[in-house]
Amino acid sequence: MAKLAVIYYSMTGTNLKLANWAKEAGEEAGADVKVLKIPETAPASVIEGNPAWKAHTEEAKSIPEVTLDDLEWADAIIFSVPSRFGNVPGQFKQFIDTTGGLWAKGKLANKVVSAMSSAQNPHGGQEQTILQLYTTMYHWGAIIAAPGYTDPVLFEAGGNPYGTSVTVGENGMKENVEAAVKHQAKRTISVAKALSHL
Ligand SMILES: Cc1cc2nc3c(=O)[nH]c(=O)nc-3n(C[C@H](O)[C@H](O)[C@H](O)COP(=O)(O)O)c2cc1C
Repeated sequence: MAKLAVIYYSMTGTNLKLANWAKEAGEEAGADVKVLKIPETAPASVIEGNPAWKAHTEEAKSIPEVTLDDLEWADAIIFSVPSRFGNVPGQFKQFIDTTGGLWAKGKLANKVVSAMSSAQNPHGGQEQTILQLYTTMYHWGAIIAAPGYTDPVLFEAGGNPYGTSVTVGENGMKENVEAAVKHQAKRTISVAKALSHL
C-alpha cells in the first residue's frame, strides 16, 4: 500500500479543498493517505484582524500539523500551496528549512513529489510557484511526478502541466479543477508504486 502525505498551506481554504480532493483520489487508488497542514507562523494578531483568515483557521483546527516523521513515513507527497508573489508562502519555506537533518541522512531521497497551487489572477504566478517548489525537491533527490498533459481533464482545468492550479476570486474557485486534482493524485500514486523498489 502506497503511503501518501497531502501537505498543504492555506489562508482562506482553497488549498485545503485541493488537498481533500487529492485525498479522495488517493484513497480510491488504494493508498494510505494523510492530509496535513503546514504550521502557521503569522502572528495571531494578524490572523485575528482578517475575518477570512480567522474563519479558515477555525475550520482547519482539527487537521494535524505536518511533522518531520510524516515526511519520513510517506512514499509520495503532494504539496498544495497558494502563490505569494510567484513563490511559495513563507510558512512552507519555514517548514522546509527544518528538513536539513532528514535530507542529510538521505531520508528524503526518492520521495515521489507532485505539487498544486492557486492564485488570485489566471496569470498571477501559479506555474512559477510550483516550479519554485520543485527546485527544492530536486535538492531533496525527489522524483517529480508532474501531470504533464497525460489526461484530457488537464485541458478543462487551465492546462498547467506542472501541477494543478486554480484561480481564486471573491466567490471561490473560477475553474473546475476537481478532476485534474484527482488525476494528478492517482498518477502520483502510480509513479510511487512503480518506484517502490528504490
Ligand atoms: C502576500 C500575498 C501575496 C500574493 N501574491 C499573489 C500574486 O502575486 N498573484 C496572484 O494572482 N495572487 C496572489 N495572492 C493571492 C493568493 O495566491 C490567493 O489568495 C490564494 O491562492 C488563495 O488560496 P487559499 O484560499 O488556499 O489561501 C497573494 C496573496 C497574499 C496574501
